Amino acid sequence: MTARPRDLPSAPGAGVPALAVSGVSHAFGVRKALDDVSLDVPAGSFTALLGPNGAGKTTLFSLVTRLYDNRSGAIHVLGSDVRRQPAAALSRLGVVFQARTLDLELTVLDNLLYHATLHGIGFRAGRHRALELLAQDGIADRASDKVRNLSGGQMRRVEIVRALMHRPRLLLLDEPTVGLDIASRAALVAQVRALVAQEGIGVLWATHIIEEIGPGDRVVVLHRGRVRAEGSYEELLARSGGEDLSAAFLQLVDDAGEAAA
Ligand SMILES: Nc1ncnc2c1ncn2[C@@H]1O[C@H](COP(=O)(O)OP(=O)(O)OP(=O)(O)O)[C@@H](O)[C@H]1O
Repeated sequence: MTARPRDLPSAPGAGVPALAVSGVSHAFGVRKALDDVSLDVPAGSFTALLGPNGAGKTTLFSLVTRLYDNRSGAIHVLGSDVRRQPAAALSRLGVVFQARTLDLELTVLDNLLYHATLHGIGFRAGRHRALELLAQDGIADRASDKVRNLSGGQMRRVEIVRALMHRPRLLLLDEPTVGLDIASRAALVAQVRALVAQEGIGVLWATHIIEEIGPGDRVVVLHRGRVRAEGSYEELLARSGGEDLSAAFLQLVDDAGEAAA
């Protein structure tokens, strides 16, 4: 059973979703990558964005992070419109991209401090925050090591720590476990679930690996640029009448079945 966030003091804007996407479409030339996509990531939820290759997951992340401009629909981060209030929206957002983006020649700590500086966090406060997060994650002993000398799983954990340096309330992770072995994958999922439970942060976890999703999670199924289903893990199972999420997922992305229907 997935842990739920413990009671947190209600903050201004409590009840506002960490992420709200409404009616968003995006095309690359004639190819439609996203078609009228709407979804929510409630604060304090682990929401899996489940979709096969080419579903549109990375395109959606690129729109939320403003790499691409959303010309249709609206995207709000903690109530701030990413188009009209980009500074407010992006300052509350942490991102772990699919491609690795740490500087391999810098130490773990220097990578974190560099990111802190970009967010206007002073050296002392940045160092304190970095060491605190590394300790929470059990990798404080690697702070002075060059990133080049870490394993793939440790690099990913450092990237998550980096994404948390400025205390975001929404964390986006784009297929973060790609290339990791089973144990590292499980450790990474556990690290992020702990954040949801302890800090009430909203998480959008893009993946095509069904085993990463568990009871208590929210699931959004994306396929060929469209949301095929959204709800709790349990609701998706009940809807499909299946015993496991794999069967439910295969039904939802079955184009042949859809065409026949
Ligand atoms: N820059 C681009 N130019 C043209 N087409 C693109 C571009 N980026 C993505 N696409 C297309 O948009 C669709 C969605 O791609 P996207 O990368 O968002 O999917 P994804 O769900 O992240 O896939 P994956 O799991 O393989 O990373 C695909 O058909 C892809 O080929």
